[in-house]
Amino acid sequence: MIIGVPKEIKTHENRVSLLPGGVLKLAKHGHEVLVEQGAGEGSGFFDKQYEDSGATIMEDIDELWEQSDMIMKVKEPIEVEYPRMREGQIIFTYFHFAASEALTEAVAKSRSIAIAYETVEEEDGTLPLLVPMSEVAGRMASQEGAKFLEKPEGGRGILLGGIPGVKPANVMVLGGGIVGVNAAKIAAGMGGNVTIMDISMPRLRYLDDVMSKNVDTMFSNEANIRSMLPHVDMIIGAVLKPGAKAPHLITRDMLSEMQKGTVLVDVAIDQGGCFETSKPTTHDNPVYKVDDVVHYCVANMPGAVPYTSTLGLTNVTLPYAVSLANKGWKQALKDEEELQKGLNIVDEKIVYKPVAEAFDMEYTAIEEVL
Ligand SMILES: NC(=O)C1=CN([C@@H]2O[C@H](COP(=O)(O)OP(=O)(O)OC[C@H]3O[C@@H](n4cnc5c(N)ncnc54)[C@H](O)[C@@H]3O)[C@@H](O)[C@H]2O)C=CC1
Ligand SMILES: CC(=O)C(=O)O
Ligand SMILES: [Mg+2]
Repeated sequence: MIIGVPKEIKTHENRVSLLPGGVLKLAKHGHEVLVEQGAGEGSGFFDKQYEDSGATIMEDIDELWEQSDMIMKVKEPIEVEYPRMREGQIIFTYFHFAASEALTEAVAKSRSIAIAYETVEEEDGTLPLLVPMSEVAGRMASQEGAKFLEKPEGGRGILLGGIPGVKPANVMVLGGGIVGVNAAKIAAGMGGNVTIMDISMPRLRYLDDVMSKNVDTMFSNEANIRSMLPHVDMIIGAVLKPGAKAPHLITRDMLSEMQKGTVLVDVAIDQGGCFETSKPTTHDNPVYKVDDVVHYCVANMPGAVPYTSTLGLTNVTLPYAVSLANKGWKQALKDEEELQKGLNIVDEKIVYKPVAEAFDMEYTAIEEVL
């Protein structure tokens, strides 16, 4: 199989989908890898290393897409990439379809085979290709939030950890999954007073056991969320219903109950966001204010720490890429149930229910296409 690795073109997206070591592995299995010139540079991996591992460096990106049986990316295709997708081509990347009807339509129209990192799912519900990036984004969420709490950045001007004699900031984390727990760890480590909210009691029990003393748990419902708003300094949005549009847990009217300069970090923005007033931002211009409340809504947070993120991501994606390349997509999906959950769109058919539901589109059961 010919595997293509384009350079990411989203704003400040410096990750790359495959390392030189991954090229070596795929080449050993008899596959050919095309890497766009400079694709790994942002993460610290250079053309020469890819070439030495057996890749062909391509200058012409259209040619790379044209020749590749499988495209491996990091972020969802963006508009200039839409016309490059083609019938029968496997595209293995993050898609987050439920956040974009335009992308969903474009991928369907291309008749390509879209296997989404974020919905590959193990039997116990773990999302193995999302976990490492959620770990990065969760840890970053508290770090970024702390920065935007500074007055010159638009925040309230409270130091997250406080000082002796002055109380620390109150941090509310909505969703106690991978993002939530990592955000809470960093915020608590910096001395913040953290409350994690979730709707899963087993998860809250687990968090109560393992988190430090300055982390409380609270059941997530509207009344409990509202009760926190007048005292909270930072809210981190970290909920997920896999593949689906995020629920709006903070509505517009709730902003008026918050203190001026409160910081909202909506990590769930890639699934549409869990605050009603969220809209995607980029690392170039990450924040905006609504009613004096700071919103940070960067949809590719891990892109800002590409060294860590690329290594973390490729650790987990490579084995699946090898399977897809060795067996072809149909056989690989038949053999590996977790990979089967990654299939969202194939040959114009939406086979992942929450995506079809997000846009009222026709849903086709996966058995019909395998
Ligand atoms: N912006 C970015 O750069 C990145 C965003 N993400 C996104 O962050 C989000 C969270 O991801 P993970 O932590 O990996 O998911 P996860 O599945 O590990 O955790 C989600 C948690 O939300 C909880 N939840 C669901 N509904 C809730 C509600 N109404 N109230 C409170 N909790 C609720 C679930 O019980 C679960 O514990 C996803 O949308 C993911 O795509 C992940 C990485 C990077
Ligand atoms: C998960 C995701 O959206 C990211 O890593 O950018
Ligand atoms: Mg994202």
